[in-house]
Amino acid sequence: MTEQTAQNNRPARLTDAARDALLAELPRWTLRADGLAIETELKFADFNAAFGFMTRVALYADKADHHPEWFNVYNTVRLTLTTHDAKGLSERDAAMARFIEGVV
Ligand SMILES: C[C@H](O)[C@H](O)[C@H]1CNC2=NC(N)=NC(=O)C2=N1
Repeated sequence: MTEQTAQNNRPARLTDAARDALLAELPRWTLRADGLAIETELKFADFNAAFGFMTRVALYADKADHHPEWFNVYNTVRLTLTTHDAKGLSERDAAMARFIEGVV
Protein backbone atom coordinates (compact mmCIF):
# COMPACT_ATOMS: atom_id res chain seq x y z
CA MET A 1 0.00 0.00 0.00
CA THR A 2 1.35 3.41 -0.90
CA GLU A 3 1.17 6.64 1.11
CA GLN A 4 -2.47 7.17 0.21
CA THR A 5 -5.24 4.63 0.46
CA ALA A 6 -6.55 3.31 -2.81
CA GLN A 7 -10.13 4.38 -2.08
CA ASN A 8 -9.60 8.08 -1.48
CA ASN A 9 -7.02 10.83 -1.23
CA ARG A 10 -6.48 10.55 2.49
CA PRO A 11 -3.10 9.48 3.84
CA ALA A 12 -3.13 5.97 5.32
CA ARG A 13 -2.76 5.53 9.06
CA LEU A 14 0.45 3.80 10.13
CA THR A 15 0.06 0.20 11.23
CA ASP A 16 0.90 -0.53 14.88
CA ALA A 17 4.15 -2.16 13.72
CA ALA A 18 5.13 0.87 11.61
CA ARG A 19 4.31 3.21 14.52
CA ASP A 20 6.46 1.14 16.91
CA ALA A 21 9.34 1.09 14.40
CA LEU A 22 9.08 4.87 14.04
CA LEU A 23 9.23 5.40 17.80
CA ALA A 24 12.26 3.10 18.02
CA GLU A 25 13.93 5.21 15.32
CA LEU A 26 13.14 8.49 17.11
CA PRO A 27 14.28 8.31 20.75
CA ARG A 28 13.36 11.95 21.41
CA TRP A 29 9.69 11.35 20.54
CA THR A 30 6.94 9.69 22.56
CA LEU A 31 3.48 8.47 21.72
CA ARG A 32 0.63 10.65 23.02
CA ALA A 33 -1.61 8.89 25.54
CA ASP A 34 -4.37 8.39 22.96
CA GLY A 35 -1.91 6.81 20.50
CA LEU A 36 -2.86 9.22 17.70
CA ALA A 37 0.16 11.55 17.77
CA ILE A 38 3.86 11.77 18.60
CA GLU A 39 5.27 14.51 20.81
CA THR A 40 8.58 16.01 21.83
CA GLU A 41 9.99 19.00 23.67
CA LEU A 42 13.14 20.64 22.32
CA LYS A 43 15.42 23.14 24.09
CA PHE A 44 17.57 25.64 22.21
CA ALA A 45 20.30 28.05 23.26
CA ASP A 46 17.92 31.01 23.17
CA PHE A 47 14.84 32.39 21.38
CA ASN A 48 16.81 33.19 18.24
CA ALA A 49 17.84 29.54 17.84
CA ALA A 50 14.35 28.27 18.66
CA PHE A 51 12.69 30.58 16.17
CA GLY A 52 15.29 29.78 13.51
CA PHE A 53 14.40 26.11 13.94
CA MET A 54 10.68 26.93 13.76
CA THR A 55 11.26 28.87 10.55
CA ARG A 56 12.94 25.88 8.91
CA VAL A 57 10.09 23.61 10.03
CA ALA A 58 7.51 26.15 8.83
CA LEU A 59 9.04 26.22 5.33
CA TYR A 60 8.99 22.41 5.24
CA ALA A 61 5.37 22.37 6.49
CA ASP A 62 4.29 24.82 3.81
CA LYS A 63 5.94 22.82 1.05
CA ALA A 64 4.64 19.48 2.35
CA ASP A 65 1.17 20.85 3.17
CA HIS A 66 1.56 19.14 6.53
CA HIS A 67 1.62 21.25 9.68
CA PRO A 68 2.81 20.67 13.23
CA GLU A 69 0.94 21.61 16.37
CA TRP A 70 3.48 23.50 18.44
CA PHE A 71 4.02 25.74 21.40
CA ASN A 72 6.98 28.01 21.98
CA VAL A 73 8.19 29.87 25.06
CA TYR A 74 11.61 31.53 24.71
CA ASN A 75 14.04 28.65 24.00
CA THR A 76 11.57 25.76 24.31
CA VAL A 77 9.51 24.30 21.47
CA ARG A 78 6.91 21.61 22.14
CA LEU A 79 5.74 19.73 19.06
CA THR A 80 2.86 17.39 18.35
CA LEU A 81 2.67 15.58 15.03
CA THR A 82 -0.53 13.97 13.84
CA THR A 83 -2.43 13.73 10.57
CA HIS A 84 -5.93 15.11 10.83
CA ASP A 85 -6.91 13.56 7.49
CA ALA A 86 -5.90 10.12 8.81
CA LYS A 87 -7.23 10.65 12.35
CA GLY A 88 -3.87 9.44 13.62
CA LEU A 89 -0.27 8.98 12.55
CA SER A 90 0.73 8.69 8.91
CA GLU A 91 3.93 8.65 6.85
CA ARG A 92 3.62 12.45 6.70
CA ASP A 93 4.30 12.63 10.43
CA ALA A 94 7.21 10.22 10.05
CA ALA A 95 8.68 12.37 7.26
CA MET A 96 8.28 15.55 9.28
CA ALA A 97 9.83 14.01 12.40
CA ARG A 98 12.81 12.82 10.33
CA PHE A 99 13.18 16.29 8.83
CA ILE A 100 13.09 17.82 12.33
CA GLU A 101 15.76 15.40 13.55
CA GLY A 102 17.92 16.59 10.66
CA VAL A 103 17.71 20.28 11.54
CA VAL A 104 17.54 20.25 15.35
C1 LIG B 1 -6.36 20.64 2.61
C2 LIG B 1 -5.01 20.34 3.18
O1 LIG B 1 -4.30 19.46 2.35
C3 LIG B 1 -5.14 19.69 4.53
O2 LIG B 1 -5.95 20.45 5.40
C4 LIG B 1 -3.79 19.41 5.16
C5 LIG B 1 -3.08 20.63 5.70
N1 LIG B 1 -2.14 20.32 6.77
C6 LIG B 1 -2.29 19.23 7.53
N2 LIG B 1 -1.53 19.05 8.59
C7 LIG B 1 -1.70 18.01 9.40
N3 LIG B 1 -0.93 17.86 10.46
N4 LIG B 1 -2.64 17.09 9.14
C8 LIG B 1 -3.47 17.18 8.09
O3 LIG B 1 -4.32 16.32 7.90
C9 LIG B 1 -3.30 18.28 7.22
N5 LIG B 1 -4.03 18.43 6.16
